[in-house]
Amino acid sequence: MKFSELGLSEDLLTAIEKHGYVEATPIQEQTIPLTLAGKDVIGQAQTGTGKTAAFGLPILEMIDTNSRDVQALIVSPTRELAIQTQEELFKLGRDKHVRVQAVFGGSDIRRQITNLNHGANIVVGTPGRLIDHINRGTIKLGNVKTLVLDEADEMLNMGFLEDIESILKAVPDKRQTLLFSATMPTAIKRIGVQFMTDPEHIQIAAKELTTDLVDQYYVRVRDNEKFDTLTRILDVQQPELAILFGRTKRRVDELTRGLELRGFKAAGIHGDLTQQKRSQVLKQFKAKEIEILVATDVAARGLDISGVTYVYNFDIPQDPESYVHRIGRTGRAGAHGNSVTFVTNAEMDYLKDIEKLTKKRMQPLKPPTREEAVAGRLSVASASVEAAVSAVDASLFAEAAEGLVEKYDAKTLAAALLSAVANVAEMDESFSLSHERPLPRKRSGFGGGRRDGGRQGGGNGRRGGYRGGDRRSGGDRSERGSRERRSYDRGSRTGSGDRSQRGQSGAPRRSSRDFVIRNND
Ligand SMILES: Nc1ncnc2c1ncn2[C@@H]1O[C@H](COP(=O)(O)OP(=O)(O)OP(=O)(O)O)[C@@H](O)[C@H]1O
Repeated sequence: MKFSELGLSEDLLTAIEKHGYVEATPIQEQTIPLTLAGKDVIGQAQTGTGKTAAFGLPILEMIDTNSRDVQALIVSPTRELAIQTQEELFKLGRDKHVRVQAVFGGSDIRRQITNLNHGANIVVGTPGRLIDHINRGTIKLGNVKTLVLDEADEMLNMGFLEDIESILKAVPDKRQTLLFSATMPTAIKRIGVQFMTDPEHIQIAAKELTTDLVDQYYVRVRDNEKFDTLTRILDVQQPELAILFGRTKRRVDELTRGLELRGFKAAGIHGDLTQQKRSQVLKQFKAKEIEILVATDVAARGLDISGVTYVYNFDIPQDPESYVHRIGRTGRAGAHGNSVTFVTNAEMDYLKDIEKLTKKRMQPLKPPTREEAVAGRLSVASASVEAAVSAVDASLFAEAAEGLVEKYDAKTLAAALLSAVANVAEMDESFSLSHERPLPRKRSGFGGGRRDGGRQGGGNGRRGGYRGGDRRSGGDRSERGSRERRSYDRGSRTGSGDRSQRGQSGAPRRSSRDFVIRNND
């Protein structure tokens, strides 16, 4: 459906056109008219299908830019997502001159106060910093007409619920409330509707919870072999841009170090880093200056980074919902992606839980041999040598090159060059990870054999207890996952690589009809 059929004004349609959006996605098609009609809406659709614009566009449409009041408040679980949402809404609202302000922890609150004093029509914030502003009286929410909980099931989780209730006290009871997420466990939805008035629940029909644009693999390995298996898989699959999830901040730091030791361009992001460092790492990753972003669940939800082709769950998440969001960092806006989840025997039941939720079987992936990894590394080395040949200014090296050619034959020279570029020796750099406490065993214990996808626990499968997130006083809880997260695997097939351009096995990937983007050069 065209955006022009959704009741949006010319200003917005112009901005949408500039943004390169041609067709509305199903979630946008079905929720925008309801939101414009003032309805409370629960919007649920697969990751990467445009939920931000689904709630953002009608909000922008309803903003009265003659007023300096905050008329809409969007609550995000992480700083990066708050920033990303603010940027998207700023761009979409540019032609209407809507003022959108992000408030989040780890950044200068005085600058945020100054911007708020200039008048913000929409505020996007993380709970901690929003509460800070509310307590200081530096944000006035008395005229908020629309409240959005983005990644709503996360925002209503035990870790955030208390903050959300504080924020709700600062906004009018008479308001429109929107909840959006790719996952919406029943118990969480039950909490959400308490804050809503006759909400419409729009769930975009999909046979699986995860996007079908991601080929999902798992690799079974012993805990002490995980890192070696990971680096061999990376050498074989040669991801252009990959996100690697670890269970704790320490694990993220160690994985980053180990990957660098073995010649990969990696950088880590988690809640103990300064906001400046987090922004810098994300910027490097988006600019492809690093190829592997190593992250805790702080990067699991919402982040929209184009070109991510692989997501690796080095440690499988304790909650199946987190798995849906993590792998949803790839396979976005109609692009294809791959995910690989590491599983040890003791944690196979967690994999079953995930498959039960997603209604999709992961494909087994065989851990590559060292020879396969070397071959993968050499193919990358050959490609970079060929790229260098076509880019080199030979005159600069003529004399030295002649000297070498006189001494050695071409084959020896090429072999030496490949050896230097591939640096095969660093593949075996010894490195060991600290032991992390394993996930608690499930009731059924490891059953081995066929996976029947038995999901543990009640309807929504949520385990009790706070699921993590380091709460800082006055700051924002910008990270879940400071608690244990776990992982496991096995295999019969090696996933194909990016750089090697080997085709994905099976039928060519259908490009999603949901996304028709015209290149606005
Ligand atoms: N109608 C559209 N046409 C083309 N691209 C779109 C459209 N709507 C959104 N996109 C693009 O699709 C990508 C995913 O959008 P967005 O991040 O809002 O997805 P999401 O559903 O919120 O994902 P997640 O569940 O991971 O938060 C973004 O790059 C966005 O610019």
